Amino acid sequence: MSALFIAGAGTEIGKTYVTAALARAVRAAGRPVVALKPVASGVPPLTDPDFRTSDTAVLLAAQGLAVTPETVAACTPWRFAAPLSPDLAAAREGRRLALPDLVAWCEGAVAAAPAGAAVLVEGVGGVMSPITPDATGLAWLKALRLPALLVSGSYLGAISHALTAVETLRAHAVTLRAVVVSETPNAPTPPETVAEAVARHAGVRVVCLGRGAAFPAGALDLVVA
Ligand SMILES: Nc1ncnc2c1ncn2[C@@H]1O[C@H](COP(=O)(O)OP(=O)(O)OP(=O)(O)O)[C@@H](O)[C@H]1O
Ligand SMILES: C[C@H](N)[C@H](N)CCCCCC(=O)O
Ligand SMILES: [Mg+2]
Repeated sequence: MSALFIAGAGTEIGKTYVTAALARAVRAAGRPVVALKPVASGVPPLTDPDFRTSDTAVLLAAQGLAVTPETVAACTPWRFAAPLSPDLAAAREGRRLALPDLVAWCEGAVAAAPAGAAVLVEGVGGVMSPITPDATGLAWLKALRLPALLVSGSYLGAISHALTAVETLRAHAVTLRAVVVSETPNAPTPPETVAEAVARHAGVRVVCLGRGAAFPAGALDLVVA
C-alpha cells in the first residue's frame, strides 16, 4: 500500500480532476485504489441533484463506487455546506473540526486500505488554506507524513502560485513527488509552457493534463510508489 496527498497551488485548480484521473489510471493498471476527500466544503446535501458534481461523487465514480450514505461517509466524513474554508464553513454550522481527529481518521483509512492499494488523499483549497481555526492544510499534510503531488492550473499567474507552493512544501520538508499542471480554460499559453517553466525553476518533474485528458500511464510510477 502506498499513500499520496494531492495538494493544490490554490482552490478549484484541478485537485479533484487530477485525483480522479489518477485513480482511473491506477485501476486501469490493475491496482486497487482508494480515493479520499476527508474534508469538503461547499457540499450540497446527499439528496440534492447537485451532489453528483461534488468532489466526493467525482472520486467515488473514479473508483467505480456508487454514491450511498456509506460510501460518502467513507470518502468524506467531514462535509460542510458553505463554500468557504472548512474552519469557517464548520463554524457556520456550529461545528468545529480538530486536526488530531482528522489526522487519526486519515491514518485509519490508509491503514485499512486493501493490500497493494494506492491511497489518494485530496486536500482542501490550497496548501495553506485553513482547515481548522488553528491549522492549515500544510499542518495536516505534515502530520500525515505523506508525500505530496501538487496540482497547478495553467492560468496567467499559475507559475508563481505553483513555485510558491513548491517552496513552501520544501521549506517544511514535505516530499514532493511531482507537480501536475491541469489545463485552465482560456489561458494565454498552453499548459506545457507553464509546466516547462515550473520544471525549470523548481527542478521538479511536471506532468501535464490537457482539458479532458487522462492521467498518462507513463507517469504512474512517478506518483504512486
Ligand atoms: N484538465 C482538466 N480537464 C477538464 N476539466 C478540468 C481539468 N482540470 C480541472 N477541471 C475542471 O475544473 C473545475 C475545478 O477543478 P477541481 O474541482 O478538480 O478543482 P479542485 O482543486 O479540486 O477544487 P477544490 O479546491 O474545490 O477541491 C472542475 O469542474 C473540474 O472538472
Ligand atoms: C469552496 C472551495 N471550492 C473549497 N472547497 C474551499 C476553499 C477554501 C479556500 C480558503 C482560502 O485559502 O482562502
Ligand atoms: Mg476538489
